[in-house]
Amino acid sequence: MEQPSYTASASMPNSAATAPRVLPSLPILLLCAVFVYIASVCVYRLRFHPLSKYPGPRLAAITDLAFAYYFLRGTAVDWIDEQHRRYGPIVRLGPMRLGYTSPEAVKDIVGHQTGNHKANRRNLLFSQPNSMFDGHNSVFNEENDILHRQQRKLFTNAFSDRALSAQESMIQNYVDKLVALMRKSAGAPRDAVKLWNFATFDIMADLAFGESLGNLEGDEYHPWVASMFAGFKLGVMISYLQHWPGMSLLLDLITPKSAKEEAMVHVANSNNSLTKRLERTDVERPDIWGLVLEKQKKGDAQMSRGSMNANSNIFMMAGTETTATALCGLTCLLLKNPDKMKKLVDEVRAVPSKEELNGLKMRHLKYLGAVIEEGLRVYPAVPAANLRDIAPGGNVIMGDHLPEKTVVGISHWSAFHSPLNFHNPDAFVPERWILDDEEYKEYHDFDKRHGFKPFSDGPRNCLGKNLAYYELRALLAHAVWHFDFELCPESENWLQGQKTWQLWDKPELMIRIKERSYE
Ligand code: HEM
Repeated sequence: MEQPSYTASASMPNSAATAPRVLPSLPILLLCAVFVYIASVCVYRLRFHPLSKYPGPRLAAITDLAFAYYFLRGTAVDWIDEQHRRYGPIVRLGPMRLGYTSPEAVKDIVGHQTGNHKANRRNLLFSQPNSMFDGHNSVFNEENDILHRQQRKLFTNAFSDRALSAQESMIQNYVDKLVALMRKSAGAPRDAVKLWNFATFDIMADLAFGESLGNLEGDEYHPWVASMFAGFKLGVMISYLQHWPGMSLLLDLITPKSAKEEAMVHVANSNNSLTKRLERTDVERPDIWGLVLEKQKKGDAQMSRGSMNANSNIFMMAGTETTATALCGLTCLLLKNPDKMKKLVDEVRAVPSKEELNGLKMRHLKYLGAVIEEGLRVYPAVPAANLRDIAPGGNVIMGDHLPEKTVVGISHWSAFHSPLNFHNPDAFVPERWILDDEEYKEYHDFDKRHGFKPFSDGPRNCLGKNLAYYELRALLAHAVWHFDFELCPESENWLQGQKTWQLWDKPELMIRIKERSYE
């Protein structure tokens, strides 16, 4: 039998002989090109990238989507902690991002410029866009080092210990209002998150604008505060997502109108309160804006009204919720550790009268100070990292030269809970901060206290650190001087499983307040 011929020329018509069908179509070619591109980016990031020598999850080395996924779910702090436990004190958390927990990294990452070590820039991944303030920056999101320094200089007096002493009676007024509200609430379960927030928001509004928000007196959130809480989580997510290519437009389309309005309520409220404050000439107390205006008059750098608005806005966020969060953590930790609570109560109640429990006295209460440090360690009010972009030209971090624009940071939660940094890191042991307590020598010898910076460090550290410590001491000491507290059963596990969107997303913390017993 004759065999069929398979040669094109012998058996196929001419058109088939050219066989155009075997050539891939354009979409397939494009797909292949995309695949080759992605594959080479992956290989480059995993093998040849300057950060490829650092350990970490492979997916994170390839794409920032890994972090984005956990961030949007509110579990980024846990995810980062897991990576540090698995890979050690330096972990690659993104193609251009490294996370650290070593105390030695603090100065290199957030410290001042020294010799040939440059100061790194604040990373603005989670900052509000300055378009909300017509392009003006606050001290928080001012990237330019010189302009940032000028703004900080204008605020130094306002946040100094001297200015705080002059505010003591104003702050005491709110401490008394808190005590009155606690007394009124005695017996019934109360949400401590609200109580502490009422106090810190009232104090900050008075410090910044010379007016109370009336949270403590009204026993409810002022609508301004309520709108801040309503918009915070979404605001942080939007701030982060807007850095992704093409996302700004999409976010603008999908963000509910009500959320945009909430954000603008906060902006409008702080602008209006500032206008009212600036129009007043009768303010005798040296409040924040009074001291800034005074400095401006002396010829120190000037601050635009737009930047004043942006700063007022940031004070009402950074200077309120953080301190209240620290107080919530302290409340829960003390109630779960009755032996530590007893030591605190004994120390504070040894002060014979509430009048004597003043700023100076509280500074010298050793156990109170130790409790606050330990609370900030076990439940840091800012649990995430304060990110920095490596300075132009690159910079050396822990002996290694990193390329510019590498994003670096120290996750407070991971650094403060690392067994490499603290002995028995998850336990609440205020005595670790009392160095003459011989019983805890093991802690004193082991703990790497120099790396503990809950307010960060360097030129962009927390501007309100003194104020925060003052408020923490005054509110906590007066509360325990007056009352006994009990944790309600539903809040037994309050510290567990909390989500974070840069700050903690705190559930209610239910406590019972009782007049103190005078045994
Ligand atoms: C327990 C309470 C507080 C904690 C734990 C805390 C912590 C922090 C941290 C970690 C930073 C970031 C620093 C960095 O990026 O390196 C910061 C910045 C800042 N905080 Fe606080 N803070 C607290 C209370 C306050 C208060 C009461 C104010 C008062 C207004 C305040 C105002 C600010 C400002 C303005 C910045 C930006 C400073 C700058 O960029 O120059 N904070 N804070």
